Amino acid sequence: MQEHLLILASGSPRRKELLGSLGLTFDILVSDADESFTPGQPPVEIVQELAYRKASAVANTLSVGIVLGADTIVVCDEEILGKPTDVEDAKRMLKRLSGRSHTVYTGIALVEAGGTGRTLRDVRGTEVVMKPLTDAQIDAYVATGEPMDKAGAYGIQGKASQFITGIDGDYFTVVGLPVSLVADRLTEWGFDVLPKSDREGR
Ligand SMILES: Cc1cn([C@H]2C[C@H](O)[C@@H](COP(=O)(O)OP(=O)(O)OP(=O)(O)O)O2)c(=O)[nH]c1=O
Repeated sequence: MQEHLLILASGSPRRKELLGSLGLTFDILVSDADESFTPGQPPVEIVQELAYRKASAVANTLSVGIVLGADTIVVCDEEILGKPTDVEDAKRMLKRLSGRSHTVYTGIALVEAGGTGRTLRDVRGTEVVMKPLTDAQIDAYVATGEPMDKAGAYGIQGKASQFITGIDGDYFTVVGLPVSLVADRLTEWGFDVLPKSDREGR
């Protein structure tokens, strides 16, 4: 039986699925944390800070449990692209990403509930190359609605997969949760991320 209660502080269906791949039992509580950040703050700090805010906002409502938060942003030529505000913003972001490489950063945070003060933050970055897109391709892609809840206005795992010509780093970081990093950190915090039968080679 899993010793610790794990809570995913995220409304993202991708994060739910990716965390689920570790075989752990967890609950989901969506945080209402403020996602604003200071202009000029380094991207690696922003994603860790936002992940921490999401996790701690949920942890503050609980007396026990370990809360995992995550945040993803796209950085292209030092411009930070979060989720598009509307269709025009999505088109602008895709024009920006067209025909070049950018970096996707996902920060993670673990916060123990109950006021123990135990916290952890970490981050991973992955470089992605997108082929040159025509205005017609951008319009058609945005019309699918897929970009609207995704940082940088695209989903590598979805219809935007046909636009991706290169990736350097962890694919899961792009989708929103660096699974191997989360697995390492949860192991350090006492979780069994592999079922016992797997570990014993049965
Ligand atoms: C670049 C990229 C991002 N994304 C997603 C991952 C994140 O869910 C989202 C970035 O927004 P986030 O603010 O990181 O997360 P969220 O609002 O979806 O969920 P929550 O804050 O409740 O945890 O973009 C993809 O699904 N595919 C991609 O290729």
